[in-house]
Amino acid sequence: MTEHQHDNEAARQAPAGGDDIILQAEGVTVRFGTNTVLENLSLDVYRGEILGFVGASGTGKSVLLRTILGLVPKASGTIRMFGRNLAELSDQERMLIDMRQGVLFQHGALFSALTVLENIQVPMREYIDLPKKLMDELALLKVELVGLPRAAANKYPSELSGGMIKRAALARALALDPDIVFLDEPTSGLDPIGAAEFDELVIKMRDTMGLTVYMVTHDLDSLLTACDRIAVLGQKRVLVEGTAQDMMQCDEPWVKSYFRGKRARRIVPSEDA
Ligand SMILES: Nc1ncnc2c1ncn2[C@@H]1O[C@H](COP(=O)(O)OP(=O)(O)OP(=O)(O)O)[C@@H](O)[C@H]1O
Repeated sequence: MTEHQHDNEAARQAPAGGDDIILQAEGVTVRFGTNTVLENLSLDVYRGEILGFVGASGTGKSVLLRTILGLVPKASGTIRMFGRNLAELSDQERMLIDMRQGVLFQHGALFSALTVLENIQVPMREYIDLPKKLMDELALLKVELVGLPRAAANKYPSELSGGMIKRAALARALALDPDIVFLDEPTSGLDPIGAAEFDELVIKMRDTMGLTVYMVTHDLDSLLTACDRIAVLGQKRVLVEGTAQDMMQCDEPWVKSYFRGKRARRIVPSEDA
């Protein structure tokens, strides 16, 4: 075993932060100048769950995601991934952690000049050195995994439908067989059928691969049908967290109007209606 493989193996076996917590944010504060966007925020994400992350526009969902990914600095607090404090990692250790997480950014964010296959290979090229033929085979497996036809592999993003772009972006997020994927508004722009199909795909990944999913979404259907737990961001922190049923019973004003307002009632008819 090479030193690199040994380190990789050590990172894979790193103990979770207790009780199978795969990601833990503790007392996180993020500021831009004098604007405090997140203050003393704490959140646990458990292995193998689909966590839906929701909140009013501008509350800081993207900022938290970017902070977790190390793209935005925090003023204070701790973020642990797989039990490791991200602030204490060497560059090499950080790279090994990064390899275990996949990201689907809002709007798919595929490279328009690359084919689907080449897009899926971007993380492979960044982190591992494989012969082209093997990379092609691995990327094709991912194409099939997300339910795209093999013929889509050589197409460019502009030749794909919105739903196919989301699937291709998910295939790229899964390129390195991550333990956790971060999905930023994955069903936005899809029609309800396309969105439901995407949710089913995510559920299948959780069930068959034990994938942990952190999904930022405004999609009530996704929150109520696909998510095991929901966390609501408000007042610069996680205001409420729990199951869909907990959300339906919660009397916090924003949560109440979101989950039991007019729009919600079209999806979940109230029992006494
Ligand atoms: N790079 C930045 N510099 C300064 N302020 C920023 C930066 N990024 C985000 N913000 C501010 O942080 C706040 C939260 O933004 P964020 O994009 O995280 O909200 P959001 O909850 O994801 O909203 P939406 O649901 O509309 O996507 C906003 O007030 C935004 O202006």
